[in-house]
Amino acid sequence: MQVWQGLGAIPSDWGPSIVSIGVFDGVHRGHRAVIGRAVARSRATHVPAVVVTFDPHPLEVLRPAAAPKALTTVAHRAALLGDLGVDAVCVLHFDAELASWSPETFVDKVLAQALHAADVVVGEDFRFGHRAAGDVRLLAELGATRGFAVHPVGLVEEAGHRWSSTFVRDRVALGEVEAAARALGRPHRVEGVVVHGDARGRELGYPTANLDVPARTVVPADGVYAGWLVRGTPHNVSSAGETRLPAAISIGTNPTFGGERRRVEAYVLDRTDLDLYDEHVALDFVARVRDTEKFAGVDELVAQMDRDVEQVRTLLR
Ligand SMILES: Cc1cc2nc3c(=O)[nH]c(=O)nc-3n(C[C@H](O)[C@H](O)[C@H](O)COP(=O)(O)O)c2cc1C
Ligand SMILES: Nc1ncnc2c1ncn2[C@@H]1O[C@H](COP(=O)(O)OP(=O)(O)O)[C@@H](O)[C@H]1O
Repeated sequence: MQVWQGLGAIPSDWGPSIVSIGVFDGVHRGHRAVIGRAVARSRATHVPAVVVTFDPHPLEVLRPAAAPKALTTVAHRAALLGDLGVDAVCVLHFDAELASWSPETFVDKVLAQALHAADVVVGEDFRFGHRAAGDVRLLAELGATRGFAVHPVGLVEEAGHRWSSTFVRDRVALGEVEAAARALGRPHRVEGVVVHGDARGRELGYPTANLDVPARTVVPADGVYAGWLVRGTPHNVSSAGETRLPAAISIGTNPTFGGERRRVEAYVLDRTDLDLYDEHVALDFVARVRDTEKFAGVDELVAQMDRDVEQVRTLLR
């Protein structure tokens, strides 16, 4: 798969494309339905599937106060799209200029001139162009004179919940990582570089990798979780090359020690030999184990951590 930063990065001899457009933050099951349609069409017609996405999230430019935190980094999004069979991802830098393009300008510059769109696959609620003036109907009208067909995809629901990035963000923020995983079709992931903590973990018998998590990341509620520490990210072509290690994850201020900063840390089960400092790693959240507690002392905390680790082992089996 190819990743293009901006329209200028598209090869000059690029031919026709099946195009899908959206932020696709999370690449959740609703997004997968849209991308799946584009990839199926691509396989049937032998025309490559291209996803056009935006970075930063358009709301960060249009209404910063209302901008959501991100479920996925751009590199992770691209890798997930690659896993779905997309041939190329074009990342458009969303800024005031792009936001000012009328629906016609957007269609001409991006779909017609840059990508030679043959088919455009979007969610039925897709909006585009200045002040979100364009909808699926206008897109189809513009396509009729520019040689592309529009395929709207119905929104996916289950048990009354529409799969949406907002739904997933809310579940993660409440610590409901199992519900988030069902909507995503995989565990929610938090990424960061491993930094030094308080050098206490080894003494407790549980060294933990402390992640420096970028602001604007959707971090699960304080608590203890079962999950995976993933090495070999970022990658932005596919998830191939990742290795997963079983982990007991703690999020919280470590109240037993009167900590103030919120930590995101993970103990890799049965390992003491790892050196993860300065490495970019990911944590995949599989299940919630319990709330964070303030223990009377170190012995009580360690006794509970022993039980946590056994529970994590069972949950990941
Ligand atoms: C599985 C697990 C459960 C934890 N549970 C708690 C807890 O309930 N309360 C708490 O204060 N700290 C908890 N911690 C965090 C420890 O206090 C922390 O890992 C320890 O202080 C080491 O910190 P350091 O990595 O900064 O050296 C937990 C850590 C792990 C790995
Ligand atoms: N099983 C393990 N899980 C996580 N980190 C480990 C493990 N074994 C060794 N390490 C290393 O030890 C470091 C954590 O040691 P620790 O004593 O908790 O100190 P600090 O939290 O101050 O970094 C991790 O960043 C990692 O490099």
